[in-house]
Amino acid sequence: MAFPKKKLQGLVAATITPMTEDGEINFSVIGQYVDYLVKEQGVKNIFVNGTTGEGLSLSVSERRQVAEEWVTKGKDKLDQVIIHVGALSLKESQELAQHAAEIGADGIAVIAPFFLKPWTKDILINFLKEVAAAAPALPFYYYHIPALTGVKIRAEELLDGILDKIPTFQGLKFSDTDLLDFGQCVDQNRQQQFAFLFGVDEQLLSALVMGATGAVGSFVSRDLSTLLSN
Ligand SMILES: CC(=O)N[C@@H]([C@@H](O)[C@H](O)[C@H](O)CO)[C@@H](O)CC(=O)C(=O)O
Repeated sequence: MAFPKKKLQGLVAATITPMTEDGEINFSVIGQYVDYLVKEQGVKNIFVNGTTGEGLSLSVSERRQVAEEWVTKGKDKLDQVIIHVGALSLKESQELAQHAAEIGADGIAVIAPFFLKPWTKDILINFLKEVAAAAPALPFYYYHIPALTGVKIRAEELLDGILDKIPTFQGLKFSDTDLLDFGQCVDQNRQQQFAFLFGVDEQLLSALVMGATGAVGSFVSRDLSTLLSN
């Protein structure tokens, strides 16, 4: 996929990972899932292996297979497939990023490492930079979700000068209720054309007022999709 490409905007569905009753991934329904999103809900962008998809509870091998299946089944139907490749291990994260590029995904997203946590912006940026560098042709999104990672570095602080460190940076997936931080991210980066994707469904309307360019959510519907495409 060539970079830069079309900006990611509007409604992005955070997909669940379908499982069988015995705890295996149910690959057989992913094709139907794509059709359901596109035809029934009017959604053509997806976010795979994120929180809703329980990516961090899957093995690396499972994450690779899930990503591949969504890209394959979404071909010529979906506009963009973004793969969450965050992991505690930098090497695993890089492997997943590289894999996302190889299978033709449209972008990657990464959360902050959440066990031994980065305690400064520079440490976090250095981690993200190393992952982004493993897929230099893919748009990169930072997935800010402090309630789950415990990494409280404000997104606004992180974005300051980010393109100097991560040239493929394309936007922010902001899953936090701190609307002041979100508003400052939007306000202070107006020149950059970043995607500002809001991730707390309950506060989406407020975030749209503040300049969100789209949303990544577990709740999707045709009405929401229409609202966000206007
Ligand atoms: C923590 C979480 O799962 N957040 C959801 C929301 O859609 C969330 O389910 C919703 O706001 C309900 O609380 C999305 O932001 C999920 C998401 O983007 C993801 O799966 O990565």
